[in-house]
Amino acid sequence: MVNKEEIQNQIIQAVETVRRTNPLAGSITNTVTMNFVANAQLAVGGSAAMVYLPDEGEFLAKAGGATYINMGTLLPVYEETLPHTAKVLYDTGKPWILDPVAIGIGTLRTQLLRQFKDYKPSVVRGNASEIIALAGLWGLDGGTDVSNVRGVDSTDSVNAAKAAAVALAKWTGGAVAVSGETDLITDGNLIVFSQGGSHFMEKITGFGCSLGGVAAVYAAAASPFIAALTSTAVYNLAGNRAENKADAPGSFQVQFLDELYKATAEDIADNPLEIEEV
Ligand SMILES: Nc1ncnc2c1ncn2[C@@H]1O[C@H](COP(=O)(O)OP(=O)(O)O)[C@@H](O)[C@H]1O
Ligand SMILES: Cc1ncsc1CCOP(=O)(O)O
Ligand SMILES: [Mg+2]
Repeated sequence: MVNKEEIQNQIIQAVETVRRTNPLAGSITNTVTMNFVANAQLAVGGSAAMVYLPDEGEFLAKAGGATYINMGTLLPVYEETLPHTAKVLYDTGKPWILDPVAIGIGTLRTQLLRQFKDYKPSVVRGNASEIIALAGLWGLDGGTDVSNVRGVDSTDSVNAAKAAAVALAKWTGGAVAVSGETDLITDGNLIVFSQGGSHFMEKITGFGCSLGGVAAVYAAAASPFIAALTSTAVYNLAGNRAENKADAPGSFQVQFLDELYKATAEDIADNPLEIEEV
């Protein structure tokens, strides 16, 4: 039997531990949304640092409680930085979050994402099309050979990514978070649907990226599954609340950061979630 109350207690613990300990979650992330990622990490109580170079990725992997790797805007140096950092994370058993943004564009992205299969990210976070494409690239159930990602956007429903998400979680032994109007989080045994958020989140770039960065902050204080659940829940809660205070995307983003900062552990744990067994 799944104990929802136990999951909610663990979410409360994750939120409180992060606010008390201010864990460092370093990032190698894209240049489009880097600032938003850092601000969201700070708003929930984490500490942010962004780097590009191989030795600096290794430094943060070792110094931080968890690391965030986002494939959004690749630079030539990432051919060395990303596998090097992911290997250090795997070898040291440190949690890390992978956002396979724009999977399908270019050969370097494909090559790097293929390499990550063996370094088993603790949380894979992406929109539905990215999750389906990554499962395909790794030869897992529920995946497709060709990416349906349109640039960085999904063309698939969250439900269509269910089998891929479960297969990825079983492969990594961690968790997978699929974002969309309703989000899906799985550890390969349980599937949780998390409600909330706002349609404005599709109108500002970086909500997916910053969600991954916040998941890294929580992964420094909780299991991959609880980190994925907690980050998703606080995004859905803050998105709901911000929508009540804003009438357009620009002001929504400002309100959202404030609501991320203000959300209590109990309110985050009480955000609607439905649990099913795989
Ligand atoms: N239509 C929507 N309604 C409510 N929340 C949404 C909607 N679209 C996206 N979100 C939220 O926005 C965040 C980013 O999700 P998404 O847009 O799917 O990621 P990405 O930017 O990587 O494509 C998640 O917290 C998700 O719940
Ligand atoms: C627009 C864009 N292009 C490359 S990375 C990026 C940001 C994508 O951010 P998100 O997936 O969070 O909307
Ligand atoms: Mg994205």
